[in-house]
Amino acid sequence: MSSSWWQFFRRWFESYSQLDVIVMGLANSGKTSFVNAVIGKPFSRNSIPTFSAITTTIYKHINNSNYKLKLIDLGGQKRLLRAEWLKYYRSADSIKPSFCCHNITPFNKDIQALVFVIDVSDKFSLPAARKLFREVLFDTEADQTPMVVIGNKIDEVTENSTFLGVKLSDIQASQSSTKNRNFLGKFYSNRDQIPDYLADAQPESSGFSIRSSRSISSLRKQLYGRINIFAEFLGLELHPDMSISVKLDESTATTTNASESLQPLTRELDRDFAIFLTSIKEGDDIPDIIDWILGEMDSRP
Ligand SMILES: Nc1nc2c(ncn2[C@@H]2O[C@H](COP(=O)(O)OP(=O)(O)OP(=O)(O)O)[C@@H](O)[C@H]2O)c(=O)[nH]1
Ligand SMILES: [Mg+2]
Repeated sequence: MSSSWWQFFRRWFESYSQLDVIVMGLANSGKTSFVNAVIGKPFSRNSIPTFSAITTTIYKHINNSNYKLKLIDLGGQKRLLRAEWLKYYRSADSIKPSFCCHNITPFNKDIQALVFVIDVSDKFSLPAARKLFREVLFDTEADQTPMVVIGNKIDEVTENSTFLGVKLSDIQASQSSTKNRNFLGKFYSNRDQIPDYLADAQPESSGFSIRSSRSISSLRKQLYGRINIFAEFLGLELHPDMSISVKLDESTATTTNASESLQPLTRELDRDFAIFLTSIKEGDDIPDIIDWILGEMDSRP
């Protein structure tokens, strides 16, 4: 290759900002489906469990900027995820865990974002998902690593079922929805101005179906209702000023007065954080999730 061609390619590659993102969560939560959706592969019901870390690189050109996004799908199988994920997160160099693997791709030690996927339709795995989520949250807190939590598979949550233990009929009241997926909130982030975002949201185009007589503020309430339930389940508190606090270990709850209910201790979450309740299968929110992650890169020095 002539040197001018080489220089051209070098410049082209160097114009890309690289962003390494770990995608994690329990087995069967939808991590590989998420990565596939990002690269435009069709959704598959019969996806094969991932037994090693798989890196997928995509190039995005958004707002006159070039991005090289590396998604590292850490298989959710127990032996990999629980024992090894921190090594991936912290490792300086390529790590080849003891149990395998020739197909692990070395990656940059600087993980710039975490995507944590939870299957909200599977009540049996939810306690373990919550536990792992909180371990990851605390383990990465000091680095202030931006984090996106995806509450996945809302298409499986039907109107007659409960959502994280709450009867949907109690939270959606008179909302009219034509499709199951329409009744769950989309997105909360302590970085973006969500109240404005929701106020501006066009219910029909953003996947929500409401009676035209219903006001945006009641839509907003419903959205927050569902996001709040999910946040509460995760041990988080969402505040109107967009800050988020994390409830510390419930066992440390204290009471000052016998008549007061138990108040868990809380601490403000000092990192960019977003929650999506969505269906990766439907795929509608995938561009928003990627935008949020890339927006994170833009806002960093
Ligand atoms: N209904 C529904 N099913 C989904 C959705 N996302 C993923 N699935 C299904 O959930 C199953 C597991 O999806 P995967 O993406 O393989 O899960 P994973 O987290 O990569 O699992 P491991 O590789 O074992 O850690 C597959 O059958 C998917 O088709 C969704 O939004 N809705
Ligand atoms: Mg997988």
